[in-house]
Amino acid sequence: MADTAQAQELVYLVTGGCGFLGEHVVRMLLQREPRLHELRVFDLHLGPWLEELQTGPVQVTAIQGDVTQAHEVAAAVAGAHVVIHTAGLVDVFGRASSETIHEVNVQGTQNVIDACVQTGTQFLVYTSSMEVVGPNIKGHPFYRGDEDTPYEAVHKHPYPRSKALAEQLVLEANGRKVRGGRPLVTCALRPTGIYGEGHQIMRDIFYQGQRLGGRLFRAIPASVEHGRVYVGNVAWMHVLVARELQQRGALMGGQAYFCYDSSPYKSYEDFNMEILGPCGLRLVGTRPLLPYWLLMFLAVLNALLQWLLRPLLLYAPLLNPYTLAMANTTFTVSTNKAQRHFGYEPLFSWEDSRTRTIGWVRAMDGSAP
Ligand SMILES: NC(=O)C1=CN([C@@H]2O[C@H](COP(=O)(O)OP(=O)(O)OC[C@H]3O[C@@H](n4cnc5c(N)ncnc54)[C@H](O)[C@@H]3O)[C@@H](O)[C@H]2O)C=CC1
Ligand SMILES: C[C@@H](CO)CCC[C@@H](C)[C@H]1CC[C@H]2[C@@H]3[C@H](O)CC4=CC(=O)CC[C@]4(C)[C@H]3CC[C@]12C
Repeated sequence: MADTAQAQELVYLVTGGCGFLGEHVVRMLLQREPRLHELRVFDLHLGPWLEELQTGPVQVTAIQGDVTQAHEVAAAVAGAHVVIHTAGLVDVFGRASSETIHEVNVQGTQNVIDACVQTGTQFLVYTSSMEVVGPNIKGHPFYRGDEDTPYEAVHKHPYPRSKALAEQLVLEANGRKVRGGRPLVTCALRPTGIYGEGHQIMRDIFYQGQRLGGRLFRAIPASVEHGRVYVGNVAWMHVLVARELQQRGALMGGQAYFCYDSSPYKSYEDFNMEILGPCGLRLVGTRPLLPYWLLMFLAVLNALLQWLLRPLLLYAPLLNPYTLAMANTTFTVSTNKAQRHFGYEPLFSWEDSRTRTIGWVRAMDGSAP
């Protein structure tokens, strides 16, 4: 818990604070932000685990609310010094309509910005995504790139399009005068694929492997590198950015930073096996078992089935044309911008990150739905 010797005066708001990343940000703030007086956790669905946080020195205020409702956002933001906006609709599987994704990710973010301006909150950290850059639908590799690497970003899918628009809104809002006359200071963090305790897709793939008798079948060439970053390090980066933005606004305001750590560069499937291998799963094949054209055919079939079945049920498998293209395109980051601008070093080594995630997966063993 926070070091109570320092003055506890700050009020933070975390939107989406009960999500996969949001929960880690909330817990990290309580451990590593000694100046915290009140932590507001805003989410559409509040988690029962919030109850156990009420006993510490920091006042934890749970707020059930919707970022698409401007008045609910303004009420939550009023009086906060810092807003960390992680709430979002993460959907690349066709579960939600493109209108809903836009409403939550873009209009929701605009509501957060407006609330900061109206109520006088000066610091805003936005959880963006690597997807605001790529991979693009043309399959161009982004190999160990940084924030300045030129890349043709083409956003056809509603999720990356919404994240790119929202990031632009946040960065362009930097410098706007908030109530009281001070300038708004904003920045955006762009995680690559996050993994760690609570990661829903890792959970789904683990259960899928168990159902298949402890096997997964290789679908992606091992040579395609996919950027991954541990959730604890992404949370730590949010805490550090929020703190340093208050001191180094001139340098950091209006900037975007990739989230990175020492997780190895591997294909999506080979990376998952670093975790799932020690949990009893095996990846069959050194090359994809099916040719790409056949996988794409299956992916298109899935998309068609989704459309046909929509009036009856929600069919949203992992494989669709977009996820196949994502998994098949190299996208890895190599940068030290966060280290240069605000002294970021990963809090968790790759070994720690892996061990923690393996421990979480092993604890799920035997509880498959
Ligand atoms: N999971 C990943 O690999 C990556 C995620 N991100 C971003 O990180 C953020 C968090 O993502 P995750 O934790 O993975 O997703 P998540 O789905 O676990 O968490 C999102 C949270 O936002 C809340 N939320 C959704 N709609 C809301 C609304 N209308 N009003 C209030 N709260 C709402 C959800 O209830 C949930 O608790 C998102 O902005 C996402 O775009 C970025 C890069 C990678
Ligand atoms: C074809 C399958 C055979 O095993 C593998 C399908 C894997 C996909 C479900 C994932 C591959 C890449 C992932 C995305 C990527 O990590 C970047 C992301 C960033 C975000 O902001 C949100 C999550 C995601 C879109 C992530 C989603 C899952 C994949 C598409």
